Amino acid sequence: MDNIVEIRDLRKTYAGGFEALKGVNLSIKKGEILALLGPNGAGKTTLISTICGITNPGSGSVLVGGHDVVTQYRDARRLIGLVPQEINLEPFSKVKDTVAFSRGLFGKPRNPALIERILRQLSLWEKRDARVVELSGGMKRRVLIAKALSHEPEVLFLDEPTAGVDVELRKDMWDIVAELKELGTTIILTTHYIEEAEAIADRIGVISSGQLLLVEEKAELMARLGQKRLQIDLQDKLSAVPDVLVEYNLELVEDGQALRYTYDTRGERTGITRLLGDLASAGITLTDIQTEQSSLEEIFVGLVKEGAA
Ligand SMILES: Nc1ncnc2c1ncn2[C@@H]1O[C@H](COP(=O)(O)OP(=O)(O)OP(=O)(O)O)[C@@H](O)[C@H]1O
Repeated sequence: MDNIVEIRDLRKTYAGGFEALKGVNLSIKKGEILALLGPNGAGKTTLISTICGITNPGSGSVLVGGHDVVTQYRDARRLIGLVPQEINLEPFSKVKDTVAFSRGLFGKPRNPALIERILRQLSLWEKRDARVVELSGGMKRRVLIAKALSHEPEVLFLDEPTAGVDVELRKDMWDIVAELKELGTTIILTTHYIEEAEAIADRIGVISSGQLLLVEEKAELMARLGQKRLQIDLQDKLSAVPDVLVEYNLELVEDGQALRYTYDTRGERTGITRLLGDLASAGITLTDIQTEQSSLEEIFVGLVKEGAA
């Protein structure tokens, strides 16, 4: 089986009547890094909590490693490591004991060599005898990851692993995630930082108002949905866009030395050939042209707007 998680028509309505998940379908492939990207309140935490068996689904099904998260909770949960959004550690426990204890909670036998490997991997070995209260915020987040890995899960969920952390620590987290993937762990992370999804994910799911708007390979998503910009460098400066070119909505940039044309790569026709012909007819000489892909950020904002409409 290539999919480690299978979610079918998952719905969740909270007690007050609020529908937080509106029929989510999602298959998560073994060994991939999937980023669930969405604005505040989109339903990301609800989705993760339901997969991890912390929140009950209203209807639909979630299988982890083929085990139903409701009826076969223990078997499913054994395969899952969860790094929660909030830091919820026992302040006066030693780092090593905290991590070893988590393993015990899953009924796994003691394994000091494994705990050492995890602590080393997360650069926590030097701090193994420190109490949690003595650690920096970044180290505490690493301890959360170490705890989540202590029972050797196959799939690791990170709920906003870099919310409120500084740029350096964010980069550290990305490195850790990349290393874990190398070791074969499947990783699902939620984020509202587009650059985070762009930097580390293999696939990106966009979630908004309880709906999964799409899930796609990062590269494909950018290629399929992206708008592109064509910059046309001019031999002679223009003071205004000539009237004959008005239909192209060109922008005059670089102090009149270049024209910028935005086109949709999804369109059947980009209009480029015609534009270049019309430029020549207007007597405009080009010195260079470049294209530029729009960022994931622009794609995302466009999608969420469409989803809300
Ligand atoms: N226990 C609850 N009872 C009622 N409504 C809830 C509960 N938990 C979450 N919600 C609502 O469900 C919606 C989705 O919340 P959720 O925490 O899943 O979003 P999120 O995408 O993780 O947001 P954020 O990025 O802010 O963490 C929100 O409107 C939230 O207010």
